[in-house]
Amino acid sequence: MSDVLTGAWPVEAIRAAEHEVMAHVPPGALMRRAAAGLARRCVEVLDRVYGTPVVLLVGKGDNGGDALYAGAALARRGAVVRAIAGVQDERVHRAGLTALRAAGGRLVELEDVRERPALVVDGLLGIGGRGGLRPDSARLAVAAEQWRAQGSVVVAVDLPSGVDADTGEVAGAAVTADVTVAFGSLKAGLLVGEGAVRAGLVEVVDIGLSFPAEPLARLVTADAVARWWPRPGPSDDKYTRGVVGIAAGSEQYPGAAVLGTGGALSGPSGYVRYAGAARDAVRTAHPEVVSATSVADAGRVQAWVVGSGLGTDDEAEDAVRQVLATDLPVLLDADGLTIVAREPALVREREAPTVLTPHDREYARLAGDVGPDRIDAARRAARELGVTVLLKGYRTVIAGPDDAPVYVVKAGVPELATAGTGDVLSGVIGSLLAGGVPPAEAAAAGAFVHGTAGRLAAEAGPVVASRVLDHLPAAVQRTIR
Ligand SMILES: NC(=O)C1=CN([C@@H]2O[C@H](COP(=O)(O)OP(=O)(O)OC[C@H]3O[C@@H](n4cnc5c(N)ncnc54)[C@H](O)[C@@H]3O)[C@@H](O)[C@H]2O)[C@@H](O)CC1
Ligand SMILES: Nc1ncnc2c1ncn2[C@@H]1O[C@H](COP(=O)(O)OP(=O)(O)O)[C@@H](O)[C@H]1O
Ligand SMILES: [K+]
Repeated sequence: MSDVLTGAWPVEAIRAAEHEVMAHVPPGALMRRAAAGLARRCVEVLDRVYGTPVVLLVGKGDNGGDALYAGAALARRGAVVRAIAGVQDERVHRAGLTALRAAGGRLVELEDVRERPALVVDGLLGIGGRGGLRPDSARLAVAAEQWRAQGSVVVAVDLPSGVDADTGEVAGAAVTADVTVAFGSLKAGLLVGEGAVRAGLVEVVDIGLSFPAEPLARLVTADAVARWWPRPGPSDDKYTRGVVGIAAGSEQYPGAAVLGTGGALSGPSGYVRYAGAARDAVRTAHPEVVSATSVADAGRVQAWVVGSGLGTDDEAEDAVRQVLATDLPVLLDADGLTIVAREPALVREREAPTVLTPHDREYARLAGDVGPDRIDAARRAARELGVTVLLKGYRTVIAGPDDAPVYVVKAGVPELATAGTGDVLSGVIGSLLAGGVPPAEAAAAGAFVHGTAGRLAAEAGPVVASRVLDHLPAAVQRTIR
């Protein structure tokens, strides 16, 4: 069984798991577990409960039922709880409404709420939602947005209403939450795309579900990275730890070479070689890197990183072709992706692991628009090209060419959106590949430490790529210790 705290299962699997448990517990028991976890979290976000105004936004399904039961628990502790129905006929969860009323709460109209609530509980839609919110619910999502802008805390029940649970797509109006309390397991829609932005802090309440099959996505943790990260043993030397070759940068863009080799120096390999026209800049910045002017002259390596700052002229294309013609793991980035987009057979015919690290615009050149379903986008390109795809962004998604769950990395911060940080990432992943780590795990581990370095850099001040590089050793240390 996979871990419900880090695995995200599709709605279909969650429904099946719920049915399995419901067959063995008294009616309503699962909802009571869910609502108890939700109420606990609501109490945590409030300074005090007694006398505090709370608004529940309640749809007609079980998601609304959870909100009503949690609201009843808050009302029993003295909160002033008002529920507003997001459906015209006020057909909300009967037993939940009875519980709320018994505790002193009331069902009211939006217009009746005079005092801004300290807490808004979003129980409009959960995993039963399809498409964007309908008008009656959408108007409550807008109200929640306005209260939030004035300082109310919004807690989403299971997932922010209007977010697609499996993809993270938001097709119309949706709630933005500060905290999402997910029941039973994560959902992919809480981890990627617009859903990740809407969800805020995500917490899983274990309601005893278990899953026979693999999840759709796995959240990458420091513990997983620590397990994957190679450590030197007594019989190792610099070669056995893996030699990584960096074919990046040019006279015009020496920075890509400096940042790429720098990233590689924080990886687990024992030796970093550089091949290209920026060797003087690399030598000055990193005396431990051994350099040559071309791929052909570089000497033996166990993995190559190729592409950033290379340009797309004949010389650059030669370097990419030579590297791809080897039977070694290769990471392709930036200009390398442009070259491969012109001739996909260059990667499709490879047998050794190939990792592509596109941002959205590079992805579009390779496989068309990313679209709202980023997991599907990464999977699609990985399958079509027979490679591992690392799709960059607020959340990094890594898909292999097989059916294995995708990895999602959320270690990063938006401050990483600055020129050259991708070059650092390519170097550290290349080093992991040279150290013998399989491609998806190398990409996931690299993205995790890179994201952590970005966060540390952001805590220290404005982020530029060389400062991400400066924080990379500390990021690795705190991840793998
Ligand atoms: N089934 C279970 O055992 C458990 C379910 N739980 C809760 O139940 C939720 C799922 O409940 P439901 O299956 O009742 O579904 P929801 O409560 O998510 O949705 C209910 C109804 O909303 C309507 N709807 C769909 N799309 C809409 C849209 N775009 N705009 C407006 N209305 C729309 C539909 O008529 C749908 O039947 C979970 O997310 C979770 O919160 C928890 O209580 C844990 C246990
Ligand atoms: N909004 C964001 N939030 C978090 N990380 C981001 C965001 N935007 C970009 N990043 C990260 O910053 C890095 C940028 O890489 P890339 O676009 O290749 O830059 P460059 O080509 O200039 O080196 C990637 O690791 C990406 O995941
Ligand atoms: K919800």
